[in-house]
Amino acid sequence: MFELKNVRVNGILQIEQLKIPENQFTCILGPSGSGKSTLLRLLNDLSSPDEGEIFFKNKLINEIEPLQLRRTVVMLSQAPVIFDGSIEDNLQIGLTFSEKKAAEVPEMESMLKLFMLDKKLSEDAEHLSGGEKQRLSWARTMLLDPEVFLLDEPTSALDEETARTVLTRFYEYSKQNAKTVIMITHSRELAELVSENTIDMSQYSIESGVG
Ligand SMILES: Nc1ncnc2c1ncn2[C@@H]1O[C@H](COP(=O)(O)OP(=O)(O)OP(=O)(O)O)[C@@H](O)[C@H]1O
Repeated sequence: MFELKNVRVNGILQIEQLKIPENQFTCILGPSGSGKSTLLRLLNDLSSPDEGEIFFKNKLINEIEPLQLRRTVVMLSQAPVIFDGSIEDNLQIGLTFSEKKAAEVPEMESMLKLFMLDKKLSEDAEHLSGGEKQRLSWARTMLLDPEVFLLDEPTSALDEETARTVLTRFYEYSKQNAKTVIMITHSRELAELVSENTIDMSQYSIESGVG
């Protein structure tokens, strides 16, 4: 689904060739600072390489209309993004931005259940804990129903048990709906739980200052 050829991000990444398959759950592992988030940002054109080519479905990524690309390839950033308003407002806002039909109440409620959020839709999102905000942001991306999920450490603020449960449920959803998922994680254990394809960043990382 994605192919990178001779990609270089100065001082950070050097990737001769990398293919990321469609409809699979790919995990990106590697030490802090090895360029995991940088790679993820290349995949929805949030940043561009200094050299090389990136293809999405055999098309050069920088020739795809950015809005179109980012509706198909959705990024969940490391820090949760929470807007002023209720939990419901926070779930609907992604759909509003994407000019999609609003979600029905039962759909939103089942999303809260899937993400183990024992909250009412009317509650103020600002009062949620860090881990709850992380799950709410994740639920918002799920309502967008993209083809590809780019997840940057989506379980970093969750305890081990919650992380395992939520990730297993998300994995099942991704299989049932033929989604492509590319997830950064520091946890080998979580990667083993869901990964069908693993990218080890240490082979692509340039030592700081060398590039
Ligand atoms: N816009 C930027 N300009 C310059 N350097 C950057 C930029 N973004 C990231 N870097 C540097 O590139 C390196 C890789 O950063 P990146 O965030 O991709 O690593 P990471 O593997 O995701 O790290 P972590 O696991 O700590 O989140 C780091 O040394 C970082 O300081």
